[in-house]
Amino acid sequence: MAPLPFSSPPQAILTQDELKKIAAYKAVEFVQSGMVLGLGTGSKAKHAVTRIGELLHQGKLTNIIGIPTSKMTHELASSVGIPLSDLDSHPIVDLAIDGADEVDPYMNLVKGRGGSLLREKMIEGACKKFVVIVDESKLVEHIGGSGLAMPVEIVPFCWKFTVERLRLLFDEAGCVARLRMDRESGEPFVTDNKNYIIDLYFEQDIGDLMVASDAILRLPGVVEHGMFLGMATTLIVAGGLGVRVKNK
Ligand SMILES: O=C[C@H](O)[C@H](O)[C@H](O)COP(=O)(O)O
Repeated sequence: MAPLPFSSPPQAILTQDELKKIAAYKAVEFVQSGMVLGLGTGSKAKHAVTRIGELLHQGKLTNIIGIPTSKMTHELASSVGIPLSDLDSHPIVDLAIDGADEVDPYMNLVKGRGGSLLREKMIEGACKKFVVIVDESKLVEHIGGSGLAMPVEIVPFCWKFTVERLRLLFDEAGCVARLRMDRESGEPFVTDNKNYIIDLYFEQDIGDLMVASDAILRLPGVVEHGMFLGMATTLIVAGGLGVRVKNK
């Protein structure tokens, strides 16, 4: 009998977390010594922050300054030895690395499902290069069309009034607006900035994103929303077939 042809070794099946780690490590390849870095928040950013800490420890990166986008990232970055600062002292950020909850084909993002969006938007808006890490499940055709939450950060003062104003704004898109609750305490979820989060859910497309963004930001009581439009410069997508990098 003729010998069987060699087959390539079976590909190891990677867990979601391993995929996230691979993508995060890829993002960290953009980091150079001497940079001021925006440090994102969430499961993917966590791997990137930890990796930067490792490279500093090994002397492969030096003279890095990190600007954390949340209290959680501040704690993690301190624990892995990244020297930290803020936008007041370092208003220009060389590079930021962060995850996202949705990404459309134009690299517009939804962020904030983990509760961090205001500090992320301030810091990532101040950076020269913004590298976003996602897995394939986060890729969407239309922002806001996934049926999942579009977070909006609002002041707690008369929050019910603001919720209704937000809902009415997108009435034609079948919007449902809900105050986010903290699962553990059963109380409203409070952001690092002591605000509340309203999650918007749409039945239909919300149309022009810039128009939607301006309309949300014009409402008194709104602090910021989770649409990050035109901000990402590089997208790293982790999937079953490996890691893809897309530049703007
Ligand atoms: O509020 C959370 C942040 O915007 C996160 O960056 C975003 O939710 C993505 O998080 P993850 O990397 O855990 O999917």
